[in-house]
Amino acid sequence: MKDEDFIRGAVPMTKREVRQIALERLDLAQAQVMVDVGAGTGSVAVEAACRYPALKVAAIERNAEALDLIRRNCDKFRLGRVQVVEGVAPLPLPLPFAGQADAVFVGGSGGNLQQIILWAGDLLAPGGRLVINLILLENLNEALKSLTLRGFSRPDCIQIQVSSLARLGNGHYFKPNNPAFILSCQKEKV
Ligand SMILES: C[S@@+](CC[C@H](N)C(=O)[O-])C[C@H]1O[C@@H](n2cnc3c(N)ncnc32)[C@H](O)[C@@H]1O
Repeated sequence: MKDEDFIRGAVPMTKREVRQIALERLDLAQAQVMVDVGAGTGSVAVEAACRYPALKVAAIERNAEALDLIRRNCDKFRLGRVQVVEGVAPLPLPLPFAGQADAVFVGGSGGNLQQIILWAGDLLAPGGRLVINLILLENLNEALKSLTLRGFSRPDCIQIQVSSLARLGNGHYFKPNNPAFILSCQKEKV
């Protein structure tokens, strides 16, 4: 989906190319349950639910404007399967999200990254995927340490920086987006 497909406000959104890679890493083709933490505009939750009609999604968000955007984007795409959860993660989730999630995406953590990673380990079923989108080096470092602590196997990380053609005066240039880290790993199968 294009970024312009989503209703947007002042809330930062995971951009199209990063979203595509994150969704590929979440490996949702056979998934039934996904949790989007720090869902922002809801772009990741909404695109996942649009691609996979059987997928149940919980979209957790703490910010009032973002919650409104998520709800409006869900209405736009007629997605009753996305459950919008208001609050600060980590927080208790009902079944089937607790302990049975196939995939957890973290797009925002607000200083709770370590706690969110430990909690994601409880949400995920064995073999479930955890994908974390990060901007700060310090957060990448903290995430790697927490993944080891929680026993996630073989974390993989890429750094992506996308620039897109844009007008500048009478010409064109490549307007850069922020570089992002996409960290992904799997909970051990038992
Ligand atoms: C970069 S934005 C997420 C972008 C989102 N993936 C999208 O495509 O729109 C980060 C979001 O995480 C939310 N957030 C940060 N920490 C949070 C927490 N601990 N619990 C819930 N939401 C959180 C922020 O309010 C913000 O809307």
